[in-house]
This record gives sequence, C-alpha cells and structure tokens, in this order.
Amino acid sequence: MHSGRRILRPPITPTNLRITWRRTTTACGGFRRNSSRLICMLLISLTGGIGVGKSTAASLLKQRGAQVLVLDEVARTILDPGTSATWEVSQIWPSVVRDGLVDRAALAKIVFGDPKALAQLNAITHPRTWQAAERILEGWDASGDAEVAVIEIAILANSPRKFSSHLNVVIGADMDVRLERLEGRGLTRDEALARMNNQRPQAELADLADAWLDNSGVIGDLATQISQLWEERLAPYAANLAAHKRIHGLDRHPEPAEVQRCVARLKYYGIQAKNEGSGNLTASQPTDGRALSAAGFVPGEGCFELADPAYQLTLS
Ligand SMILES: CC(C)(COP(=O)(O)OP(=O)(O)OC[C@H]1O[C@@H](n2cnc3c(N)ncnc32)[C@H](O)[C@@H]1O)[C@@H](O)C(=O)NCCC(=O)NCCS
Ligand SMILES: Nc1ncnc2c1ncn2[C@@H]1O[C@H](COP(=O)(O)OP(=O)(O)OP(=O)(O)O)[C@@H](O)[C@H]1O
Repeated sequence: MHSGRRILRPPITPTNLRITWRRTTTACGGFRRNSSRLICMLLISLTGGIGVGKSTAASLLKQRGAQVLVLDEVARTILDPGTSATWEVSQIWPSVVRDGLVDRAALAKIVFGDPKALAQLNAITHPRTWQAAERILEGWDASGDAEVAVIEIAILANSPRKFSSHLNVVIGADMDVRLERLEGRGLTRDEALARMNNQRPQAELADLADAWLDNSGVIGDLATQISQLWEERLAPYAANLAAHKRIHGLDRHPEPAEVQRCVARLKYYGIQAKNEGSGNLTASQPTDGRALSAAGFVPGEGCFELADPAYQLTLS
C-alpha cells in the first residue's frame, strides 16, 4: 500500500495534545512525561495471503474483545459509485464501469493478470484506503473504547506501513488447503492463484511476523492459538500500554530479528535507534511520547521499555 506515512496517530496540536515527553536531564533517558493522560490502544496487523484464514482469526479476536478493521472492506468503499477513485478507474478501464458501478470481477480479471495495471489500481485505491482507515483508527484510539484494535490486511508485506502497528500477527496455511477453502468460497483455482501471484509468498513473511499462527488444521486449533496469543501477549501488552508502564512481561533478551522489527517500528515513527546489544537500544534525538507509544515503548526506570511482554528491550 502506498501513501503518506506516520499518520496513525494525529499530529500533536493544542486541541488534541494528550502527552509529550520533553527532553530533560532527569528520568527516562532524557525524556519525561509531562501530561497524565495518553490513550494508546494496542494496534495489531493481522496478515497473510489470500485464503489463509485472516477473517476467521479476526472473528476469534473479536470474541476476545478486539475491534477489527477489515482493509478489504474499506477499500471497497473507495470504489463506490460516485467516488473520485471510481471516476479515475472509468478513465483507465471504461469497460469495467457501467452506470457508475465498478464491475469488480471484470476489474479483477484485468489487474490480477497484469502487474502494471494492478500498480495503477493500487495507486488509485491505496492512499485513499489508508486515509479512510486511519480516520477510523484515530476515532477508536481517541474514544478509548478499543484496548486492542486489529487491522486485517492481505498485502501488508508490500506496504511501507509494514511496521506501523505494535505487532504483526501472520496467519499461514498449506497451499493446497488454501486453494481448497477458496474454491469452497466460489473462487476458481486459477483466480485464486492469480491473486497469490500478486502477493508476497508465504515463506517470505517470516521476517514480518511477531507471531505466526498456523491455520492448516481445524478451526479449533486456530482458536487455541488465538487464545494463547491473547492471554500471553495481546492482553498484557494492551494493559502495559494503557498503564504507560511495563507491569507484565518476561525478562528474556530479544532475538536479533525481534530487535530489528522494533528498530523498524521506531524508524517508522521518526525515531532512529541503535542496537547496543543485550536488549538495549539508544536513540540520539529527542522525541515525543506519542511516537514512542505508537512504537510500543512506555516509561521505565531511567529509560523507556518495550511494553511487549514477550521479551525485554529498553531505549535510552
Ligand atoms: C480488484 C478488485 C476490484 C477485486 O475485487 P474483489 O471483490 O474480487 O476482491 P476483494 O477486494 O474482496 O479482495 C479479495 C482478496 O484479493 C486479494 N487482493 C485484493 N487487492 C489486491 C492487490 N491490490 N494486490 C494483491 N492482492 C489483492 C486480497 O487477498 C484480498 O483479500 C479489488 O480487489 C481491488 O480494488 N483491489 C485494489 C485495492 C486493494 O488493494 N484492496 C485490498 C487491500 S486494501
Ligand atoms: N481452519 C479452518 N478449517 C476449515 N475452514 C476454514 C478454516 N479457516 C478458514 N476456513 C474457511 O476458509 C475460507 C477462507 O478463510 P478466511 O475467509 O478466514 O480467509 P482470509 O484469509 O480472510 O481470506 P481472504 O484473503 O480472501 O480475505 C473461509 O470460507 C473460511 O470459513
């Protein structure tokens, strides 16, 4: 997905300011919280290729209390009749828009067989989709109603926003199982393969994954994995963020790939961090609390700590 970056949190203005950490010589490695209230829900990207079971996983997460935003649904509204995107589509592919209505199956036939055409469609739809999605997420964050929000997105791996949420949960499933399930949903094998060919192969999603769930088995197996993830990671992570303090968490050191993802998240939110090893990062420039909490960090003793309970990582 391509569009502007770093707007999941609104810019700080006098009317929406809730918290900043000011550069000081005291606690928290030079940054100090100077306001009492920060609303920051835990934001999860739920991803995986077509037919892996994202929607099924999303509904299980919803049962645990998460709010779910399905990016495909947001993208559909972008091609509603009368929108500027539909007009642009009609200028490029006149045959797929009749009486203002986009024939989605006809458009799918064109774009999933032609990477250039797909890039054109993505350029029309993705910035608008993200803009609309961000408005919704900002509303949830500001209202304080959602402690855990989930964005369900098939094509996160292609997106510059791949490290914009607190955690990426990747769902995987065996190829034959996916094709079979998609056929059950009315997509032919060739149609399913055409879409898969325009998505990052499953084997390449490992670097993205903070958690990997396998959905090759029965739904009960997926439900067990979701319950475990919720109880051991998502709920305590959300509680830490809500408390602005790492109350729950293990004390193991992170793996190199885990550190890399954290550094990528900080970078996405404008913070350049250096890995000093042994679970410690340093940031040279002053920054604000909103960016830190968007990247998952909360104030700790003389530093910031990653609120993810799975491992310990500090930033000073
Ligand atoms: C081509 C379109 C009209 C086909 O519509 P259709 O109703 O058949 O499919 P739908 O939008 O429900 O998507 C179903 C699945 O197809 C795959 N898919 C859709 N768009 C893309 C894309 N740009 N690249 C790769 N895979 C895609 C995803 O796995 C998605 O879950 C539609 O997919 C579209 O407008 N795509 C561009 C916008 C987009 O990227 N949407 C998806 C994520 S935001
Ligand atoms: N473990 C499972 N056992 C049997 N059927 C399943 C399982 N998981 C999902 N399904 C079914 O497989 C199909 C695809 O699952 P789902 O819609 O959740 O995948 P998805 O990743 O959201 O797909 P898409 O990328 O098209 O949005 C659905 O019909 C769903 O009910």
